[in-house]
Amino acid sequence: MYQIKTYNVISNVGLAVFEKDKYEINGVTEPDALLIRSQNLHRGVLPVSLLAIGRAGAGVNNIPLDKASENGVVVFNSPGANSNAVKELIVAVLIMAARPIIPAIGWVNTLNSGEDADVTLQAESGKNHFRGTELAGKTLGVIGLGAVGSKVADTAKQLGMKVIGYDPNISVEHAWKVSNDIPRAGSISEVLKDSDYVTIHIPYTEKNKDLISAKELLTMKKGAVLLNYSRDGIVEEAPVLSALESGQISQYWTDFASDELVTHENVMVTPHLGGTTEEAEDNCAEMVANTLCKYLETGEIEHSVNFPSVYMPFNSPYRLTLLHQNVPSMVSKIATVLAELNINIANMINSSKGDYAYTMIDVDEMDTKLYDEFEQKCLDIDAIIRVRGLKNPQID
Ligand SMILES: NC(=O)c1ccc[n+]([C@@H]2O[C@H](COP(=O)([O-])OP(=O)(O)OC[C@H]3O[C@@H](n4cnc5c(N)ncnc54)[C@H](O)[C@@H]3O)[C@@H](O)[C@H]2O)c1
Ligand SMILES: O=C(O)[C@H](O)COP(=O)(O)O
Repeated sequence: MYQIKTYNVISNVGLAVFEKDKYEINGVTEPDALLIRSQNLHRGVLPVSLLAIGRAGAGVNNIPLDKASENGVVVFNSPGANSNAVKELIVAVLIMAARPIIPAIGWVNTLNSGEDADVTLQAESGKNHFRGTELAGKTLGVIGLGAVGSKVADTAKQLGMKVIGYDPNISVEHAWKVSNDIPRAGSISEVLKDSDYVTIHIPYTEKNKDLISAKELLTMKKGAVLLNYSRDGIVEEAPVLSALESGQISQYWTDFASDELVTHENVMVTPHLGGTTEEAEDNCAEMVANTLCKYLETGEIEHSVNFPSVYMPFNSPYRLTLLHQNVPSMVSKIATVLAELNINIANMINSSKGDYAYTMIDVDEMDTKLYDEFEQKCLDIDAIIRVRGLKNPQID
């Protein structure tokens, strides 16, 4: 039985992917895989037994990726699976930023509804205090045109907004999705200077830390509205609060609470709600549970953030998989071990991603003693991190 340990609230649709005769969820044995959402794994140690981590969601800054890679732990996320949920929340936020809906409802709730009070008349007479503006014709700057940003950009265009996007590393997949009549800026400042609203949809990385800080805020159009539904840490809080005080920006909407932000009248904080819809939770958990099962059972890798995607039909009775550093001569070193042990290769694939690589070899003959020898000889090679042997469940 494979052992899966979950953290956070994982949708039942995702958990149902794990067949009961093959998987135990949250048992007492050390886990083969973790299935998590925003659980901070930087704090603990990764169990020695761990083969994989599935992040039901997009952001992986809660996972120690370097440590995982060094230990041969493959990390998966669920790209795009919650992007529609975030897009819809951004549309709601843009409308709420333009129209004072929340304070207006709050005010109506305070109206006196005693016997002689005419609440209808009071409400009508006060509405002018809650005049808003329209989004149509205003400019939205979108920083990051990935799964979320590309959807936000297109929807804002449909709402009649002028949209300008910035993403120097946009993927081919998302470039196709962004309408041709959305201009692409050459720099962040180009987006900031003309936008009435700016929304950020990028991952938290060392490079993106404090991406929006005092200098960038000064570049923004006076009185603009800033949205951060990506991650805390991408927008530096203290300069945002100063920019709100000076009127340089008029509102800051974010999904990430902090002591400083929650008490400010022009900061609106939602409790990390971007991906919290029934549909998104189901989509994310189902996608990542499927990729975890595929990796554990067949060795194939899809949607990993630290190892390459590798697919090879599993037609032989046995499969050997090797996670290793992306350095020269690995394939020939592995082939030498196979030759020394007189193991014939039925099929083989090797692929790399950044500093790491993956080799899968299908073989027709294998037994426990031979596998143990193969594993030991391979682990004696410096750059090899992890070796697994899999039996094809379709072949007796
Ligand atoms: N609030 C939420 O609940 C919620 C939900 C989903 C995603 N997120 C956050 O939003 C981020 C984006 O999600 P996604 O699904 O669109 O991811 P994605 O990987 O599909 O897209 C991210 C895009 O950002 C671009 N990018 C990276 N750095 C950039 C920079 N400095 N300037 C401009 N573009 C840059 C990349 O090239 C990529 O195209 C996630 O990493 C996560 O942190 C938050
Ligand atoms: O990166 C993500 O997918 C979002 O921030 C959602 O995080 P959550 O799964 O903890 O809600």
